[in-house]
Amino acid sequence: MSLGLPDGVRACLFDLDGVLTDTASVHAAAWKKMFDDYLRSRDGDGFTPFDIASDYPRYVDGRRRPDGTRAFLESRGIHLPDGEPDDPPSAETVNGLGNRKNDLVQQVIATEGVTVYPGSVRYLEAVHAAGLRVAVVSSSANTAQVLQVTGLDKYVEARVDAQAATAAGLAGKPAPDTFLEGALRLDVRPGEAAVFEDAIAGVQAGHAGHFAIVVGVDRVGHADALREHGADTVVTDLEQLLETR
Ligand SMILES: O=P(O)(O)OC[C@H]1O[C@@H](O)[C@H](O)[C@@H](O)[C@@H]1O
Repeated sequence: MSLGLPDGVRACLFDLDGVLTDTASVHAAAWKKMFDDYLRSRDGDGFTPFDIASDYPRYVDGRRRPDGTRAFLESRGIHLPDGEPDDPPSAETVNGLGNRKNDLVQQVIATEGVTVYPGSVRYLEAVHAAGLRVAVVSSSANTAQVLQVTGLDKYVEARVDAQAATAAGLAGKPAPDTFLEGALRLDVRPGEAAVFEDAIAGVQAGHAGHFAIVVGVDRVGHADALREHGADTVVTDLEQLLETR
């Protein structure tokens, strides 16, 4: 079966949230609730809410949690100290606010579970059958848990998540470093690897890393923006790649 990828591709580097699992919307909703509660506490009921359509892709989607928290707050002229990664959710720091948001994400995962895109599973099966290697490259610190609760971990040979990136001192997306690390861990050159991403910061990272192809995955109607920021092709579901040739 054709995978819709250039000849010579030996490995696939998948983003997780929004590419393999329907969790980008969970993150977006949690960001909105956390930021809106925080902005209301600062500015009262006249606060300007976090806009999922514009603020989410521009400041937080695809980025590590503290990077996204900081970038959005700065867009509103709010400068908070970073604090420490284990700051309690009550702390008025970048990490404290990020941890408030993570509590909301964890609550949804625990109560509602995680939905996997069926087309992505079919694509993973085809990739596996074709003998290509697979890494997941995600900015989320919840990557291991999401892969495990969904059973997707059986397809994944290498995982570069927020913890791995921090431990290795790698710059987060939109820098290409985490995708390059994924290729390295699978023992392939960037020109032999395909990147799959739904976030603007993610396609920028793929483009900057000079991979064989950057596949943009458009779940929210932003195909043009994905192309403008580095996607070589855009699909609305990975299964479409199986039908391209
Ligand atoms: O808060 P987490 O689970 O570490 O995730 C950080 C980010 O991970 C990315 O994968 C998502 O696109 C973002 O929406 C999310 O905020």
